[in-house]
Amino acid sequence: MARLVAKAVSKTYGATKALRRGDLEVEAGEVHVLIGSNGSGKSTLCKIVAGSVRPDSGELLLDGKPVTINDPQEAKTYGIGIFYQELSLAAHRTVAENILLSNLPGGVFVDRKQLVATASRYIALFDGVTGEGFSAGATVEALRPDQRQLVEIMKALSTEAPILIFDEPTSALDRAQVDRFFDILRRLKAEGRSIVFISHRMDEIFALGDRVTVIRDGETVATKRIDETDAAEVIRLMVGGESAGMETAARAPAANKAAAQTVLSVGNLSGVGFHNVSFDLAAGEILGLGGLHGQGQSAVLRALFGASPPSSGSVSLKGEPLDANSPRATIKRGVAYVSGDRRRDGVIAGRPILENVTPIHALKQRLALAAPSSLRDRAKPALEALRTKFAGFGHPISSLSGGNQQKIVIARWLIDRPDVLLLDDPTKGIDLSAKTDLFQLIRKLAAEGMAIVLYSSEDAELLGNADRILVFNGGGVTRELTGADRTAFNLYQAAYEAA
Ligand SMILES: Nc1ncnc2c1ncn2[C@@H]1O[C@H](COP(=O)(O)OP(=O)(O)OP(=O)(O)O)[C@@H](O)[C@H]1O
Repeated sequence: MARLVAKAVSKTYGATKALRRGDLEVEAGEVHVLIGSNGSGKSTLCKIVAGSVRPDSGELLLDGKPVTINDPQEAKTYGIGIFYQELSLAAHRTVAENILLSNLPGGVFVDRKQLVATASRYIALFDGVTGEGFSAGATVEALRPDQRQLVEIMKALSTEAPILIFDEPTSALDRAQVDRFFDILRRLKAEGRSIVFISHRMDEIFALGDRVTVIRDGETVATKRIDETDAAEVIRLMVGGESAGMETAARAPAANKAAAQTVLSVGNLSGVGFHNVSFDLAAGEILGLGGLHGQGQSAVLRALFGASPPSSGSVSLKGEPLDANSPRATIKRGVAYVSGDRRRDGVIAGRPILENVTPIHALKQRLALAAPSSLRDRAKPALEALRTKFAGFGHPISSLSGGNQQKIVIARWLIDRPDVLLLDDPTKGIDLSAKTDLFQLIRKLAAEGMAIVLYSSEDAELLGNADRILVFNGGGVTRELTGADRTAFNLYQAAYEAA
């Protein structure tokens, strides 16, 4: 009998069906891999099992008995521990406190000696690979990203749960750290524990897994024994039948690309979260950045925009070095940046639409004071090109739908036309019709000669709009897909390859 069974679990958030039908069966003493493209529902399935998300429907069984798991604490009492993709550490606390924090009885006196002694058992598992400055007493905020990820792993291990779920636990780790972690997981498996594992590397999946469950579009499509399948079959299951449609939708490469002028030239660029990224971008070209979420794509775009300067490498814009040290400087040179994270990078909440659409124009034109009527006239064509729906320039931007807010954010960059448009997952959380309007405009801007870099976590958007796609994994580029190679199969295959 399977130790853990999830049967037809589903979860909807507003208009998004995060999980339509998640099925999963995990045995004692196995490593069970979950795989699926961006947004397919892997994390939601894990969160349902770990009690941090309540399913809308479906059933969970532990050793054959139906259970309801209301919260993470209850999951723990059922013997389920989880490592979350988004780290959940307390930055000001020590490594030891973070490892054991969630296991401590709330609010009672903590025996510090005992705490350190217990935490040290988990730290010792990674002896020799934790790196400089790592100790039970170090505060988490002083640690590097890989070291923080190790703390999160130790925290999950310290639950001693019979069922352990790891949602992308190795993204920041180096080879030696991954090897050690895998040795630990193999030992746990030999003890009869059940491990559920989401990874972004096909070689890791085949090195460690016993079985693999493939999720596509919120639905479990197959479970296979690792020794009875191969990477190509797993990728075909991820892609499903719709790949042909995506391929025919692929955009014809930009006309006269060979003759077009190189606008942006990036050489061996490295920084926090990405390394050795190189490409040339011509006028009129749409360059796609692809791969699984968070593999360095956004970090590269933010570096090019000057929001987090790179540590090494070169960037030149129209043949002149672009010293990308501040967004103000790059904006003046003709670079624009639009993020899908509107709350962080986009809207000025609570302020009127006019103020939201004109700040870049004001910066570029050095306008301290300008008549609102002239600003409105400047903004109108860009807003119209995007079919933006709004009642008046004086209304607060927060009165608009997400799609129309994003159109305002994009329009602000188009009043004074940039040479390079950096799009950082620009359609996150916006409706289909706004997406359609946006991509129509992007194609038109490219046809008029703008050079565009597009990161999208929706693979179909890349396959349908990019002339070329650089596929990222672990901060590096695994492959460049051009022409007829821009298929869903190749994109997924490259997304799971080591850079
Ligand atoms: N709390 C939430 N609110 C709204 N939408 C959500 C929420 N959590 C997930 N989603 C959406 O549900 C879908 C499935 O998300 P989920 O994180 O489970 O996918 P995933 O396969 O784990 O992909 P990834 O690892 O790339 O996040 C996505 O479209 C995601 O944007």
